[in-house]
Amino acid sequence: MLSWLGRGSTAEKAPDDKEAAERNADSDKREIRSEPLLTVSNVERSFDVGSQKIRVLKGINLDLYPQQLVMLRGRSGSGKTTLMNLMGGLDTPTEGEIHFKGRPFHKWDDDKRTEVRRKDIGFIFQAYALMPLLSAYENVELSLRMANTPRGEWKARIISCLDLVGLSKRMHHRPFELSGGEQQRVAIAKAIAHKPSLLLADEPTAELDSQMAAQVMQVFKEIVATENVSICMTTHDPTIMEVADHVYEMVDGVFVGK
Ligand SMILES: Nc1ncnc2c1ncn2[C@@H]1O[C@H](COP(=O)(O)OP(=O)(O)OP(=O)(O)O)[C@@H](O)[C@H]1O
Repeated sequence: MLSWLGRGSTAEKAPDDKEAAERNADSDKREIRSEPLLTVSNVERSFDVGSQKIRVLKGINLDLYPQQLVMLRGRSGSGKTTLMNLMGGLDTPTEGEIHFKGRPFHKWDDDKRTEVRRKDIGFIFQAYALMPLLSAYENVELSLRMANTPRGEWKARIISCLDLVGLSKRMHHRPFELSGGEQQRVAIAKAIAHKPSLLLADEPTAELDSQMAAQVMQVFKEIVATENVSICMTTHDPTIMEVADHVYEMVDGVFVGK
């Protein structure tokens, strides 16, 4: 097990792990104190393929609280990405409701959801989605430009985000001059620069070796603690699930277990 792994996951908790139980109790207290940032209620998503209807999500319920880090695990094709797309307002459910900060995403048109997405949600993908000709600094700057952040705030925010991910010394490097782990950390800085409340990450460590994956997860932990962000990510890697406040196991479009 990696030494930096701090929090206990509810999915794989040893019964005698007192420390983990206390941490989960802390997490529960936080849940009771605060309103959820995002609620997913009885959500279904079907796709029409030719004359067939494919039911991908079959009744999903999930509450994500401020400063929580949750993970979705499940086999390829179980519906994790489909759910993340709904949580991030990239798609709307066939049935059920999604509220983000009380806003009814399931009823809103794409323009309204895009507006919220630009300001308040960050995305990280497996393949880092960086602009290859721009430096780390300029990549982060791009996200502030997109979010219409006042220009006077850019420099300090870019430096602080790159510092947070441990890359302030490499801010003028372009992606090809950085390792995979460093590129992913630039992608994280880019995704949080506009101060979103929600960060969605689809397999953010899939391309990384275990040491780089550990660094990325360490950064996630710091972001949750210092940036007031909630993170929902998908993963197949059991070693990093230790960091999660909660792990949702998805099988064929439903959550199984607790
Ligand atoms: N737009 C779409 N049209 C038709 N089928 C779709 C569409 N989007 C997803 N699906 C189907 O829904 C199922 C779930 O896909 P999804 O990408 O959500 O799974 P996943 O759990 O994220 O898998 P992976 O771990 O491989 O990324 C798959 O069978 C996929 O083919």
